[in-house]
Amino acid sequence: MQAIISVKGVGKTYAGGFTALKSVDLDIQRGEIFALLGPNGAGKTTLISIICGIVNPSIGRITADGHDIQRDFRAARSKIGLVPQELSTDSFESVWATVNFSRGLFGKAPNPEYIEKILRQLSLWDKKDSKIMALSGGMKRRVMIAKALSHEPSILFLDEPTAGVDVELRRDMWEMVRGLRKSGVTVILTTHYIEEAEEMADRIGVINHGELVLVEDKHTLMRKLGKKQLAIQLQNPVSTLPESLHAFTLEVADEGNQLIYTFDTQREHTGIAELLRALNQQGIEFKDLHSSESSLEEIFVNLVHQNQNERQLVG
Ligand SMILES: Nc1ncnc2c1ncn2[C@@H]1O[C@H](COP(=O)(O)OP(=O)(O)OP(=O)(O)O)[C@@H](O)[C@H]1O
Repeated sequence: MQAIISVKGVGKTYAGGFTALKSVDLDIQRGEIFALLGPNGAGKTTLISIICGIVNPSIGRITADGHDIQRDFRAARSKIGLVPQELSTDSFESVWATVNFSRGLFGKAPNPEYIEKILRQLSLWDKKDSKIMALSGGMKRRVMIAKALSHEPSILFLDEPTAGVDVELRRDMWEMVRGLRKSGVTVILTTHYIEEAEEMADRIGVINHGELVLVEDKHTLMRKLGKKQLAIQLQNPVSTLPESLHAFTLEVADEGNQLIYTFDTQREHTGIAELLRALNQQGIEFKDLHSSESSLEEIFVNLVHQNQNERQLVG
């Protein structure tokens, strides 16, 4: 299947000489939700801004829905809706006027039925005549999304869509983004909330120091890089581990009342049976077992640290 967005060898060095992106290659598939994760200053907004034609790349080539974003800017841009990080909607205009105006900017003929549909989808219909400055922050954010969708784009970029939004609204947003995907829109979002990526994304890209360090299907990523842990609650505390247990990746926790066994989720053989047998042989009794899987957050932090360490070794 042809990618809806194709990024090839894209780099950006800003006027002051700072390189924010180094040769990024990325394909976004039609109809997916793609989450771009990375620490502050990693280059997420730079990459999005380049794809949306707001920032010029220093090198590389991008197509959006088949159009080169530099040579064929208008056609490419008309396929894209962008919800920027900062809200810039403190206007005296009504919701209805603002969203229709945005559509007009793309040279599209008025289509009140379509605008009504998106306002309803975003639970903004009963606010259509309200002045934007009188709306709550969450509603303003929805207006930004309505504006971005006003010209019927096939690709929607959401830069930090739920920053500073309360939990309930965040869940509403997620629901709404899923609805958009169902209607055929491809969604690319950046986020600092790993939970958001874990909840929403089909695929995840991790960007760090201007490099795309990983792109992976979310479930594959969690399976590949995730670790499982087994917490063993002991009957009686231990101070040190006997020699025969040194072969296991065990940690003593909770002042000797707990052993934590970490194992690889990819390995078919977990080693749990051997460990329990070895504990038995040593006369170490346990009263409870509890297993847990590492979250995307742990995987992400590990990845970013690993990348940092590698950089230090090279540098
Ligand atoms: N116009 C500019 N001129 C010079 N440097 C810039 C410019 N815009 C961004 N940068 C730098 O490029 C780097 C990447 O910034 P960018 O905004 O893309 O990061 P980000 O991953 O979106 O960060 P955040 O999560 O904080 O939004 C940062 O170090 C930033 O200071």
